[in-house]
Amino acid sequence: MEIPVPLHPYLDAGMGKASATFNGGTLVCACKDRPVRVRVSGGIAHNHACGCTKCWKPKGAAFSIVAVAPHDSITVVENGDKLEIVDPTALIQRHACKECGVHMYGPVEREHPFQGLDFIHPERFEESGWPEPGFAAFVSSIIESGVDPAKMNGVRNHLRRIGLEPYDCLSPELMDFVATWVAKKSGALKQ
Ligand SMILES: N[C@@H](CCC(=O)N[C@@H](CSCO)C(=O)NCC(=O)O)C(=O)O
Ligand SMILES: [Zn+2]
Ligand SMILES: [Zn+2]
Repeated sequence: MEIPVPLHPYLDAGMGKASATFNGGTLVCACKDRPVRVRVSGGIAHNHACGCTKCWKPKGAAFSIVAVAPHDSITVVENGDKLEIVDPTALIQRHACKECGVHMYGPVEREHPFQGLDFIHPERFEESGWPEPGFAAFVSSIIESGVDPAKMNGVRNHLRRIGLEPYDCLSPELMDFVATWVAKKSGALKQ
C-alpha cells in the first residue's frame, strides 16, 4: 500500500492494538536524561490524528496523534521543571519539554466546550493498549506545514484506507458538541 507522504510512524506501521482494559498510564518525553513523566490516572477519549501545525508530531510526520483526558486525571510526576508553555495565548496550553520538545499535556482552562480537558499524545505512553485514533482532523492544515497540495487526494484516500475518515476541522460529532455548547450559551438552545 503506497503512502503518499509519511503520515506518522504509528499510522504507517498499521496502528497498535487497543485493550478494553486500558485505564491510563505514564507519558514520558524523549529525553534520555531526566525525562519528564506525566501520570494519566484513567482512560482517554477522542483519540485522533491531527494535521494542524500546533500539535506535537515526531520528526517527518505530517500528523500528530492526540487525545483528551480530564484535567483532574493528569499529574506531573517527574522533572516538571523542564516544562514550558509553548504559546500562553493559545486555547490549548501545551506544556512541552524544553529539551526534547515533546508536548506532555495541554489543558484548556478558559471558558470553552473543551474546558477541563487536557490534550495528550498517547504515543508517549510507556504502556500499550491505548485506544486507536478514530478519525483524522485538520487534514488540509498539513499544507501549512509544507505538504504539496497536489498530494491531498492521495493523503485523504490513504487515511480512508486505514480507517480514518478525513475532516478539515474536527469530526462531525465533536463539531456538533461545540456548536451545541455555543447555542446553549447564546440561548439559541435551552440549557
Ligand atoms: N490551520 C491551523 C489549525 C490549528 C487549530 O485550530 N488546531 C485545533 C486542533 S488541535 C487538536 O485537535 C485547535 O483546536 N487548536 C487550538 C489551539 O491550538 O490552542 C493550523 O494548522 O495551525
Ligand atoms: Zn524531554
Ligand atoms: Zn492539532
